[in-house]
Amino acid sequence: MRLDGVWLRYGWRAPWVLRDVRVELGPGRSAVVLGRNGVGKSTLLQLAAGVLSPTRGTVRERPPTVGWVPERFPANQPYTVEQYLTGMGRVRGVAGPALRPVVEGWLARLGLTPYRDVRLAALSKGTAQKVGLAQALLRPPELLVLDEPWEGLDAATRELVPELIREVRENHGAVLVSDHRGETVRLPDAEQWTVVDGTVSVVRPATTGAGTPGAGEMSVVELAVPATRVAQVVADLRAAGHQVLGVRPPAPEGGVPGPGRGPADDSTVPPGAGQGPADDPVVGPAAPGSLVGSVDQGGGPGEAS
Ligand SMILES: Nc1ncnc2c1ncn2[C@@H]1O[C@H](COP(=O)(O)OP(=O)(O)OP(=O)(O)O)[C@@H](O)[C@H]1O
Repeated sequence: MRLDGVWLRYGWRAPWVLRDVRVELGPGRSAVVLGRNGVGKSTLLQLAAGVLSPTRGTVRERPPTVGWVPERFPANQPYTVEQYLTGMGRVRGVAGPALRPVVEGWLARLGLTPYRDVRLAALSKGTAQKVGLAQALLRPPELLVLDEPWEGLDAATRELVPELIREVRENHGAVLVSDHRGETVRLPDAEQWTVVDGTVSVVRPATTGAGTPGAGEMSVVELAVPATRVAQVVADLRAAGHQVLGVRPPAPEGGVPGPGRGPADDSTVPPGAGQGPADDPVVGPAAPGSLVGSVDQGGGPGEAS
């Protein structure tokens, strides 16, 4: 799938959201779309999925089977979960006797079996998101596009998302995913597509990411930031290509991290230190927090994150 000189704006006199975007994603590959709120991540994903058409330029080689999971599942439909998935399975060409086991399989895997007879409109946001995931996977997608797939999901299903992505890739599908929660730290081998001012820059995993083969030595840097700015600082660091490993709650006395976490005036700690939160990053606590990020060892003082 390739976006070839794609421009998009939402109206004749509206500002351009995306300008001359040129990106491609081949079979078996994955990319994470990063950037500030409102910069155009969802727009890019919708173009890739075929939900939106470019104002100028072309989307080429989009495969026939696309799984699209929007940020908010449109639950205002008069079907039960089972009726909806069965209908979507038919739409996607899962025919005859194969359809029932496929639907049953996804109901079970995503913990939806108890909700099979519940109408979509009565589901919680998280359960509706799971139905959104299931419908996209009824037929193995050649391109899976996930807009903030972790939003509203329970912990068990959040853990499942990287596994589902890996399965699609192993099946030679491509995966495009946006994320502002920091969950994509679980996808270390994905490309990073960063949207800034309407353009998209691509960083391949061979040149970024802690622990990525060939990435060069990484350092871990700790920062203390005001609670109200945590989410924005995390987004800014990611947009700049840094990897945020986690966010910790404040030290008991408040303010900067306490002893054992590195003195505040010497924020560089050995590689690997402070990586505990990487397994379960929590972004945006309600109180002051400290960030743990990583930078390439070669970065100058101004690049520390
Ligand atoms: N249907 C629409 N009609 C008009 N403007 C839109 C529409 N959808 C998005 N926009 C505008 O396009 C810009 C990009 O929006 P988009 O949703 O793609 O950003 P985003 O990076 O996904 O944001 P977020 O992180 O908040 O989800 C924003 O200024 C938004 O207001």
